[in-house]
Amino acid sequence: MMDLSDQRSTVLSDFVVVANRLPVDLVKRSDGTTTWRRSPGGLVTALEPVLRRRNGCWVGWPGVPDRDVDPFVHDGLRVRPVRLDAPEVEGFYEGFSNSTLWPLYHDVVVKPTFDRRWWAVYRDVNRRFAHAAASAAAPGATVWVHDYQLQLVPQMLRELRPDVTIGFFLHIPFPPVELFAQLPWRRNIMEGMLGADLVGFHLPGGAQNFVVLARRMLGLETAQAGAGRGEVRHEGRTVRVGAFPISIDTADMVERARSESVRRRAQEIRDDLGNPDHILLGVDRLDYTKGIDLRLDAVRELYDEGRLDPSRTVVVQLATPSREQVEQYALMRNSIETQVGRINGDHGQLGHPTVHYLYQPVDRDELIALYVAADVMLVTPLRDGMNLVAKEYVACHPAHDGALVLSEFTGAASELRQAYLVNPHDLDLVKDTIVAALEQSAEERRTRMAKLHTQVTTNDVHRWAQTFLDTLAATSEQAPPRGHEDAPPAWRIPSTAPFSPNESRLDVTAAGRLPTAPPYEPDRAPS
Ligand SMILES: Nc1nc2c(ncn2[C@@H]2O[C@H](COP(=O)(O)OP(=O)(O)O)[C@@H](O)[C@H]2O)c(=O)[nH]1
Ligand SMILES: O=P(O)(O)OC[C@H]1O[C@H](O[C@H]2O[C@H](CO)[C@@H](O)[C@H](O)[C@H]2O)[C@H](O)[C@@H](O)[C@@H]1O
Repeated sequence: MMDLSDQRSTVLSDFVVVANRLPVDLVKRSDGTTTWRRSPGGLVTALEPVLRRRNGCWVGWPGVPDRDVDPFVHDGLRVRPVRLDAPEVEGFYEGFSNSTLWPLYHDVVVKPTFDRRWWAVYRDVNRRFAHAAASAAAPGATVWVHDYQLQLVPQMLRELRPDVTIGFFLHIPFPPVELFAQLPWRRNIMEGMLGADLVGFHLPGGAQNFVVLARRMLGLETAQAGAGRGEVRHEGRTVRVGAFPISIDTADMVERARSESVRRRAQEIRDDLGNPDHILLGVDRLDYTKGIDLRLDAVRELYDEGRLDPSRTVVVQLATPSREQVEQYALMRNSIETQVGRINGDHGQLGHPTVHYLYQPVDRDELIALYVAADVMLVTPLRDGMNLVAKEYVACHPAHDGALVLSEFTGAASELRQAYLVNPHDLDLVKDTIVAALEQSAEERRTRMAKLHTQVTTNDVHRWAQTFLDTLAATSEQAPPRGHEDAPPAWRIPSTAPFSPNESRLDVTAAGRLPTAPPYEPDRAPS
């Protein structure tokens, strides 16, 4: 157990969030001075309003190597930076996190690299985060650890601070057994996560994969309670497991989307684009999981075939720079920019490109104005833990106009069932669905959008955090999982040995075509 007596000079917090990313990145201006800029990605979007409400402290990396930054308050948020040296950024962030775990957990859409040196750095950096969290937490505090970069932190933190309650939430998909089993350090990762009192996933499928692995691979006693809830007995403790689909600060989004300034800007955007009949919009970090290339293929063919008229329908693709030092990201950027160039070469006119492409972040209100201006939102990832962009677009259309084309392989698809759902690998289906989203009656689109809007309004990020933290609080009282207080002991499943990766293959059904077949749910928990 860590001695807290030397921590008296620093403020200790009852609620600590630990994530690789701080809400802000340290960036260098052209004159050599530095400033703080909002960090990319949905984790920050989601956690920022949560922490703001709870007056906690955020432990994370400031986004640049080799910088010692003292704890500070940024825009009302208490922040504790963790230093990473350049070789650590390479081995921990670009390497193990984003070239091993990220592709492995996203269905191996590119081949993961298994490098023993990266693993050693990952472990060391996780230990540093655990120490930073241990130093920030008040006696008996709640510490909420986030995401795949920090899967060893719960166990390490428990060793340092057995007095704190530890939650862990994974923001990306948790893979099925046969994929996870490829990882040479699979036991260490599982044991790391099992250091938490509650392990959360977006979807029941991820929660169930985790429980199955704990039983089959580690031989632990587990219990499954349906709807993605379960328990694992580990080192004399009960670790709860559950599905908690993340969301957005919907009320804030709706308010901004309704503001006079954003609506004016949305109209200006339309004017700047030449007042087309239709604006199709994509907003993504430039990541190979996001399916930007697939959607560009679809729109190119639609223009080529004359099913879309380039003088009446334009595409805006906002691609936020991401993980630029990782080779696959650089390759993807090149290929996307080649695709954009080709479409514009074939179908654009002087002063009127068909695809308006930005490789730069824009400020929040500009992004919201783009959402408001867009007639159809294209969200076509090959795999995505949740995808907050889809929910943000829906929130920005409180009058129920607009249409959302959404990949079945996003977490969001399991909630946004009235979107125009597509299998992004099925190019003809994507094309037909884009056309359907443009051509279906306004009434049909409005009905869909109204239901989607109710979904994101009811299930916002505050509800997500409250549900997770309430469940976490209940675990420290050693209560049985919520809703299963009376469950008979029969749902406890004893461990089975030996481990075989093939035993729990997901039952994969063919994707259905819109609009007749019910949409496939890749993340439905295996039975
Ligand atoms: N302000 C701003 N936010 C952006 C930009 N591009 C993406 N985002 C935000 O980044 C988040 C992306 O989250 P998500 O769709 O879950 O995907 P992720 O990037 O994999 O986390 C959303 O909240 C977007 O609004 C941008 O250019 N500017
Ligand atoms: O920190 P980066 O390497 O720049 O990447 C940005 C974030 O990307 C991932 O976001 C995920 O979290 C979202 C919110 O739960 C979810 O909607 C999305 O599907 C995920 O991809 C990553 O998980 C974060 O750790 C990164 O900060």
